[in-house]
Amino acid sequence: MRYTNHLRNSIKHIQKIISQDQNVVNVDRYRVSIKAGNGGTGLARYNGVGGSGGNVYFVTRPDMAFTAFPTAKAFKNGKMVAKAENGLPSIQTRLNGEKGNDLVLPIPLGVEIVEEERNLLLARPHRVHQRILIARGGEGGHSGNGFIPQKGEQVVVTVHLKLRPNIGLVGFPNAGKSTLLQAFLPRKSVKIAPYPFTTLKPQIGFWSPNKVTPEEEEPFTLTLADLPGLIEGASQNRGKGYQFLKHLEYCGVLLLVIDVNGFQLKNSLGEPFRNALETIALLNIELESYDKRITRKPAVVFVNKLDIAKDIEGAHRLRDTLRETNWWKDLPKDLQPKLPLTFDGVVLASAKNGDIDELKNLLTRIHKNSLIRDIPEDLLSKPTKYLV
Ligand SMILES: Nc1nc2c(ncn2[C@@H]2O[C@H](COP(=O)(O)OP(=O)(O)OP(=O)(O)O)[C@@H](O)[C@H]2O)c(=O)[nH]1
Ligand SMILES: [Mg+2]
Repeated sequence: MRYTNHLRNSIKHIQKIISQDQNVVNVDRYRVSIKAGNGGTGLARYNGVGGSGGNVYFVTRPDMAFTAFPTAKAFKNGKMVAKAENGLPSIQTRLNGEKGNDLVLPIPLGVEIVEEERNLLLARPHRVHQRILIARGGEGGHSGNGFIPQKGEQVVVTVHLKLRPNIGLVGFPNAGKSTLLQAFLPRKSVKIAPYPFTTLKPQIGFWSPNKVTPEEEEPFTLTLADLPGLIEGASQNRGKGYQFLKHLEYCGVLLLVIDVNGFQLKNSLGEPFRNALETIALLNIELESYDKRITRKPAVVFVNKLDIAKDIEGAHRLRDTLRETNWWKDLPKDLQPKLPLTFDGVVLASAKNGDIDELKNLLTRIHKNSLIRDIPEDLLSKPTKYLV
């Protein structure tokens, strides 16, 4: 069995990130206002050159937790504002004005730095002690610019943490995602409640399958990420779940958790009732509108709450339908995904009853077949969209 370095590192990485918070990821982005130093004025009469302003850099630090980012000395009074020094002006006694000091902000490995205004990925540093120029200091005044100094660059960036779970749970609110996570982790306590939007922050669990025989291969651990529920129209900014989809960008397998009886946000006329198949199609649509590459990941459907299914035969028919590649074909046009997921498995069960052996076996099999694979090269290229 392949137990890749990437998998090993990704587990370590996630364990490190959440070590202070057990398994809830409370913060997954920081917004920082950055200003490089202005150049100093030149001195025309003596052809004096003003000092250039300091640059602002990010430098990756090994073993740094994401939550340590705002504790950098540069952030005075807890404000997320970072400024490099201005260059000094040229004066008669010192014609070459002194350069302003650079500012270096430590960041953890693997974060993504996005420029807010243009929604542009500036860097995704993976090497230790990597130095990234974020804002360039202004040139000092000199004869070439009429002795008028330049201003330092200013930029607002968001530093994003993106989880790299092996398995990412995605579903409508109240479908039983957290109940499923709990079923994998009987010794932990996961918050579960009979109303939508119970989970507000991503949470991670680590699960290791039991060995069947002692001589079985190397043991492995899979990380599962439970994310806040998505609702219809999430990509048009409805609900909060959409902003957490970034955590699926690097996940290995999508695990769609569906209520077998369907979903309705409220018992109001405005909110349509959606049956189980429709909820799957709607999740597919939200995923593809976030980032179409996500739809190429291996996916599994967990049709939950079988213990209270109103139509058991219908649930079995749903499973058969989902096993076909064109499972979406009988849906109304507006519910048909443009980039339909294909499912590596469909499981009908009840998370509440801890009835998840079939799912565990399926995920183990997918893992052993190395479908939970390294991040494909093209996913390392620029993502199509950021949510800042
Ligand atoms: N009968 C039954 N109830 C279930 C099952 N799984 C979950 N539930 C119930 O469904 C409700 C919602 O479960 P959660 O696990 O909180 O759902 P969630 O998908 O995490 O919801 P959000 O965090 O709001 O997105 C709770 O009352 C659970 O007890 C199941 O298999 N059978
Ligand atoms: Mg939940």
